[in-house]
Amino acid sequence: MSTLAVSEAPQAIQRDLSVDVNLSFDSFQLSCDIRFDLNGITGILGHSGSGKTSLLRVIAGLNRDAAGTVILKQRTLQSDTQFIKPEHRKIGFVFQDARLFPHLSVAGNLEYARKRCKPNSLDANEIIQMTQIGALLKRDVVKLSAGEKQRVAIARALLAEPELLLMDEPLSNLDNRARRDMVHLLRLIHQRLNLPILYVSHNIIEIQQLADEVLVMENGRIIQVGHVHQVLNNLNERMSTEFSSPTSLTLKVKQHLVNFGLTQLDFMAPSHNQVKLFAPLMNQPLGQQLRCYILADDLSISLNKPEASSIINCLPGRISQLHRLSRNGMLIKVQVMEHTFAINTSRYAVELLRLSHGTEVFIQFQADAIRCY
Ligand SMILES: Nc1ncnc2c1ncn2[C@@H]1O[C@H](COP(=O)(O)OP(=O)(O)OP(=O)(O)O)[C@@H](O)[C@H]1O
Repeated sequence: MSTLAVSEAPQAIQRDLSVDVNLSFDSFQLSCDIRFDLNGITGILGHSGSGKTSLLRVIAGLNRDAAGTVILKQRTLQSDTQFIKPEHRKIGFVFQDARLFPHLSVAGNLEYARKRCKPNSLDANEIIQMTQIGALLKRDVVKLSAGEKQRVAIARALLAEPELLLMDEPLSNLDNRARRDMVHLLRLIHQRLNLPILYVSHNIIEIQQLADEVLVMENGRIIQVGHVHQVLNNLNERMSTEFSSPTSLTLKVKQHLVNFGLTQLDFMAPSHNQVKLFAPLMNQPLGQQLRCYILADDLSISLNKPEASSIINCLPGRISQLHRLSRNGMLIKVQVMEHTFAINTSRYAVELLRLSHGTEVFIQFQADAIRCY
């Protein structure tokens, strides 16, 4: 007999963040209704003008005109009858430009955040050390580099001890190296502080490297939500064109072939141990899981198994989708077990090899096509 009495019917599941809002501008309507758990870093991807910033601003309480409900960890921040001001929402916001107080030093900017959060439970020195701004404390913020300003902005946001951190294109003013460093920093922040982050970016690789879950926005609506691999590997045609979608994978370090300068990686599922993938030698411990990506231009397709090829990685699969990207360019999706690989090729090659939905193929790529930060 079931132990669940009728009166014990399951309650509506409470999620960490519920957003059911509408916001209208002259020629734009934001309309989002979403509930999800804030377990990690949630990426928000979408074309320019799709409403990403507007969504963050509504969650932060920066758009008083927005109608609807926002609930964070069972605290109602906004409803038909109440509106909690941004400064009382326990939500941090890091913008594309650092927006530091120009008349205050770095230490003064941090102190400002500290004063607004009493009592403090975070150790300020730990935040300063983690964001590597100890040497900057006395500096004038207007004379800092873009990367330094962003690290101070992040430290300032953390010192206010938010329950949720919103980041809107925080790395877009940085060069590639500073961007990579910041991706490592954001991972560290997330691991050490267990702080949920909503992260907006145009840069699909940043999202791929950081986010666990991804929301995709189009025309003011959320059109896709899911695990990063699932969402990025299944972006719709329009998104694939704009973001030249990479294949997104989690791979595990199997062994280092030091003499050959290679590291062997495995797909995560144990049943796939027979598939060997090789990447350039990396300084990672055995068993480490890596968030990897492969650019669609770095893969090629063959109908027969290339027996004598210098291209080291070869996987059998089946074509699941073909999209015309441009006059002469095609994007092909190949299913390899449960993984979807995206390959850019030419319309000429598709016709020459008579590729179509269901064709069995081999995909090939060099070791250095497997990338991670
Ligand atoms: N205060 C405003 N008044 C009028 N229209 C606005 C306002 N703020 C945003 N919009 C419009 O709302 C739409 C969505 O803007 P939003 O900044 O949210 O998009 P986005 O996806 O963040 O874009 P981007 O990636 O370019 O930053 C745009 O068409 C924008 O012009």
